[in-house]
Amino acid sequence: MSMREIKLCLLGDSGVGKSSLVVRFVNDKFTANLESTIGASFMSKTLVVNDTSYKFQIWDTAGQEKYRGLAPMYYRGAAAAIVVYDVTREASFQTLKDWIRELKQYGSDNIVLAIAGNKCDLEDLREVSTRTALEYAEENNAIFCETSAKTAHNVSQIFTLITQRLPSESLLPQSLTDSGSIQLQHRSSASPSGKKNCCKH
Ligand SMILES: Nc1nc2c(ncn2[C@@H]2O[C@H](COP(=O)(O)OP(=O)(O)OP(=O)(O)O)[C@@H](O)[C@H]2O)c(=O)[nH]1
Repeated sequence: MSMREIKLCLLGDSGVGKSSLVVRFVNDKFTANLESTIGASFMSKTLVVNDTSYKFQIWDTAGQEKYRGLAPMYYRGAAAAIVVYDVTREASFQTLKDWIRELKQYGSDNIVLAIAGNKCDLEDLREVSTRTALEYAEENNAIFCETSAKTAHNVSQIFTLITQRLPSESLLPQSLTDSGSIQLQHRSSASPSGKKNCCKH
């Protein structure tokens, strides 16, 4: 079995459930009332997909505005980013758009972008429609899943979809792929069929 190490970071507004998604993925647990993250936190988890072992090095960033300037340290050199919004909070979807714009401008050239519309268990409180978010994800060539850290809906699926989109360069040792500097090139906006990049909602 081959082994790949994947640096991944999570970004998004405070309270959207980034830490809860990581804890669900890594420990398969949910805690109502997690403390807000300070700075960032790190966890690692290995996922086996099609006879390849993917070791995710997960950087969970703090969503509060005061930590915003730290984010480049975590997304720089990342092979993938999951940008999270809360389906019950429209403002968090606007913040997500800011993060996607920033990642496209300053993230690695071939970074895999994934969008998670979290808290989809709270259907009665929904403010962001699936259709709006799916269209936005397709325009931006991003994977899209509605997730629930509470029920585990689509949580491991989003990581599996990411493994399927990784370019072959991510298989090289980090020292060869991470230039250590912020890259400014624009990414191709060519968008393959969005369907296979989406979780079932
Ligand atoms: N109902 C529901 N609540 C959730 C879900 N995910 C997270 N929460 C709750 O939302 C709150 C915020 O979750 P966190 O995981 O701390 O959010 P965060 O994005 O890491 O926040 P920061 O660390 O401040 O950036 C907590 O009270 C969680 O229990 C979910 O899928 N469903």
